[in-house]
Amino acid sequence: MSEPSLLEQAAQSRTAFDSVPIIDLTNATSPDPALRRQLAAEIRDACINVGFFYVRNHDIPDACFADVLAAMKSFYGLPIEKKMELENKKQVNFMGYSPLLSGNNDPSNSGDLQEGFEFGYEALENSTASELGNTIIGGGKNVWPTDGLPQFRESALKYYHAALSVGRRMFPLFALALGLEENFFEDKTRNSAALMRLLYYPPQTAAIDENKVMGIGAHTDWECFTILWQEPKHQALQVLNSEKQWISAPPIEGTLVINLGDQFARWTNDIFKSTVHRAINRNGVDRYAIPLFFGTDYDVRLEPIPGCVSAERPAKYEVITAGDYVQSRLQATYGH
Ligand SMILES: O=C(O)CCC(=O)C(=O)O
Ligand SMILES: [Fe+2]
Repeated sequence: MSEPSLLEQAAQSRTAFDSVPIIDLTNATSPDPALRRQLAAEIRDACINVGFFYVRNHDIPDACFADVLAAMKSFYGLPIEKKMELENKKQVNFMGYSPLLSGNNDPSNSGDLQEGFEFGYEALENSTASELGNTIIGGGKNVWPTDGLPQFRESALKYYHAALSVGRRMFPLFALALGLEENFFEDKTRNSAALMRLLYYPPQTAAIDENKVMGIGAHTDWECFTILWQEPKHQALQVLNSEKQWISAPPIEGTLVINLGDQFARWTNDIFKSTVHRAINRNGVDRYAIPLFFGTDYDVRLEPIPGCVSAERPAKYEVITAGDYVQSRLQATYGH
């Protein structure tokens, strides 16, 4: 029997999931195309039904996570005046530090209870920050803390490059999952439109109205997909299923979370799900998390992929470029 088409599979999707699937990436670069296709079929299932999955055997060593976590703890422990020297609003490209409550992902909330530090592609070996691979607003460079935190830039960039390599392994698998040539995204992702945010969530106490302030309010991500590292042990991330139930996505040892964003929803006419999620840190202790957002190059038009549109499923989105889309979301969320 031949495989069901994307549209057939989408028509039978099971979006009332009660957990997030775990996928083993061992065969991502297998020389055997049948094994790569098998893995892509698992990914396709997760993308159609959930929009979120964990990956294990991603090949990032534990020490890499430990180093970036230590760097985050020392940065967020600095006095607020020190951190504000790197405030993102002072940079042309909005890289750098964002203080508590400066962003608001859910317009019905009053702000996100998180601090962030954002940066984009930069070669590790450069002693001074190079031009970023792909920024929407004004180009420019990363900013880094200097005095007192000599390891920060190196630890952050080492993890960035490790996660970037996981992301580059994912694009051919997503292409296969969509029934496309494995290299479909190659000429659309030349400029590493990948932004990383180092996130710190203070413990949230009962006094804060749960419906008005979240660590990060309910939202979808804007790019193709996100690779998320969560600090072990602290449950905070929740994913919304089609029954409007919040499903916990706790950190699972040895895994990263991958979730799809709006660019993939647009490419696929919502066959791949850009699923709503939020995080709230009620653990009584600090929590750290690191998303890396992977988009296409900003001049790429988000046109529905063949096989995702039919008479019963007409195109839902107007075609715009990835850059225009991300820009409009940035403006709405952070006022940039
Ligand atoms: O902190 C988390 O677990 C989620 C972060 C997130 O969803 C985001 O930054 O887009
Ligand atoms: Fe997110």
